[in-house]
Amino acid sequence: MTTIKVKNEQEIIKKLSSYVEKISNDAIVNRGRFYIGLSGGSVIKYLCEGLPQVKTDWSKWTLAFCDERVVPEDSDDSTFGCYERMLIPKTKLSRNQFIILKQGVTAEEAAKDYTEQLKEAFKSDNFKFDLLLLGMGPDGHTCSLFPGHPLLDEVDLKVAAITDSPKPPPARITLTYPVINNARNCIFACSGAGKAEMLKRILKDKEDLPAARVQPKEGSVYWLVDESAAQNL
Ligand SMILES: O=C1O[C@H](COP(=O)(O)O)[C@@H](O)[C@H](O)[C@H]1O
Repeated sequence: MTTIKVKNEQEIIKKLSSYVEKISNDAIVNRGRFYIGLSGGSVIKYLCEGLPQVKTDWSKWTLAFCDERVVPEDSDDSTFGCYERMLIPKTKLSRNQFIILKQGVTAEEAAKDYTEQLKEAFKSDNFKFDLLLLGMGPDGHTCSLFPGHPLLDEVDLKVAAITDSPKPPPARITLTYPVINNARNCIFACSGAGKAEMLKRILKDKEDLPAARVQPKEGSVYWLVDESAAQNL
């Protein structure tokens, strides 16, 4: 686990983009394709501002979601909807490179369908992402894995439904730890004082919270934090 401290949110955006550039280009050179998992929340802004500057072969990217909300794509709560409006027009990415939640079905059906879409994208049921870009909520959640929730112990499903998310909206799908901890790289990006207390509990006090369970078996975890978020470390 590596912690990288930078000055402010703008520096987070720059650093995050340089990691994405390096990891994407390595994946493309070594394996011909780059598989990335995107998160919602604050990470959306970092990526929509930073990724358009990345030098990469966009045609080799496959983009999935670490979690997604079960809402219509034109809802402000749809993570894909945000990237569709704010990232796609600024890059050479196209909609068909994103693995998108099936619309008009229950969370359970959407999670099953998402699993099938991932199988097709990876041409295998070993979902090995080159990079997962993760956020950490002020309660320590990551993806849609919340403190004390039974999904923290899910070992069979690779993509699970949740219908009682404590953070609205309640219905979501999420990658589970067997997939998260199979990734080659995971990067958390956290900025602002609102994340300071939880960062201390996770990185200094080593409390067993959902974001702390991101420990890829053979991969790397980076915590990219700004000075305000790191004030208690
Ligand atoms: O609801 C969600 O929250 C987390 C954390 O969001 P943040 O705004 O506190 O960074 C996010 O990573 C996840 O994708 C999202 O669905």
